[in-house]
Amino acid sequence: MSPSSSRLEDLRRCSVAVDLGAARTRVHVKGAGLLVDAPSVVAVNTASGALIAVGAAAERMDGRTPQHIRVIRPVSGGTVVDIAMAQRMLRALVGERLRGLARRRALLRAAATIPHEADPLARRAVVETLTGVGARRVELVDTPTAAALGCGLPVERPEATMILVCGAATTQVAVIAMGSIVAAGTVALGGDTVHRAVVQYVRNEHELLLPTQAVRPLHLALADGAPARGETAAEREAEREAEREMVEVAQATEVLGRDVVTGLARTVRLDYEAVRTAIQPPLTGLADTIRSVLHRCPPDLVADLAERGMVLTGGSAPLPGLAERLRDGTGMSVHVADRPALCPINGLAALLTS
Ligand SMILES: Nc1ncnc2c1ncn2[C@@H]1O[C@H](COP(=O)(O)OP(=O)(O)OP(=O)(O)O)[C@@H](O)[C@H]1O
Repeated sequence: MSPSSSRLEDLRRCSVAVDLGAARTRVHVKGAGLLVDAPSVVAVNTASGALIAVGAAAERMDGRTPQHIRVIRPVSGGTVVDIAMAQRMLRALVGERLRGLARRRALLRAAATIPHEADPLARRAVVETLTGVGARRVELVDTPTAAALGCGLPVERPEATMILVCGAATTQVAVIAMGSIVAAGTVALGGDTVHRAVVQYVRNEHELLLPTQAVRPLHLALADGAPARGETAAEREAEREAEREMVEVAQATEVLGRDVVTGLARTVRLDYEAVRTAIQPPLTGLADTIRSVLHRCPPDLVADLAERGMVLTGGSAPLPGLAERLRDGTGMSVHVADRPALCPINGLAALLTS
């Protein structure tokens, strides 16, 4: 839902904006900026219950811990699945600073993003998590609306805008017009699904087991080979040609894994094309969700969208081949937002000062 004027007033009174994601937690404090942008991960000692690490340090432990240490991700698919652990994580990441704020303002108000299709339990879980760390009141804003504001889309206009929030566990697709979500859909496909597809591809093609954590650096290494965002078929073909050349000269990178047969460490060279091939199967579901959202839109809005295309936000938006696949699958133009991972928190933060 778009923030009505009374909601806007409530949002303006908030001093903290929180985006609790499956992959990362982001906290923006009014007047101080982005205070936290860290993996949503905690490591605890299972014997004593003590918190051992949080954020990036805890994420590095994943897959490497002895039996008495458990690495926990308290948020899954945009939903807090372990409230107590999410509170401990937030306390460790920002607790001191939030407590300072709570002392200065008798009522600390927080705003948080929530997936558009979150059920009441999921909404309650976010509210409970934040009240547990000092918020007296919590305002929830749809993630697609926040993301659209965060990349500067004119959501209040009568023309339709399509926004995708490509997260770690899910991708949300929404059409927004006159400040409201007109049609939306969510697909259980995100960066993590795609990472698993790459691991599977390397296993099948190269008989090599990759640690999942090796996939993101691989995407980052190949990101420069991503096709530019041309609008016309000719532009796109020119870009693909340039891309093919880039792949040959520079866009390949080595990854280290364990040989399936010998069990020994071995490296394999992967290029942009290989990653693009690997991620095609899971992306089919995304194009289907976009089509089903379009089906539920009034024809006038679909005409707007054909003209304006869609904008990709969220951390997985720069995935190699994603924008291109969506262009080919829908015939619409596809733009990747600037700093796409930060769009939801930036949009939410903007509502606090609007
Ligand atoms: N440059 C990049 N290229 C490809 N994937 C990336 C890149 N940067 C981040 N990712 C992936 O983006 C995902 C994280 O995105 P984001 O921070 O938007 O997720 P989230 O908001 O925590 O997740 P969710 O919305 O599912 O709760 C991870 O799967 C991560 O590996």
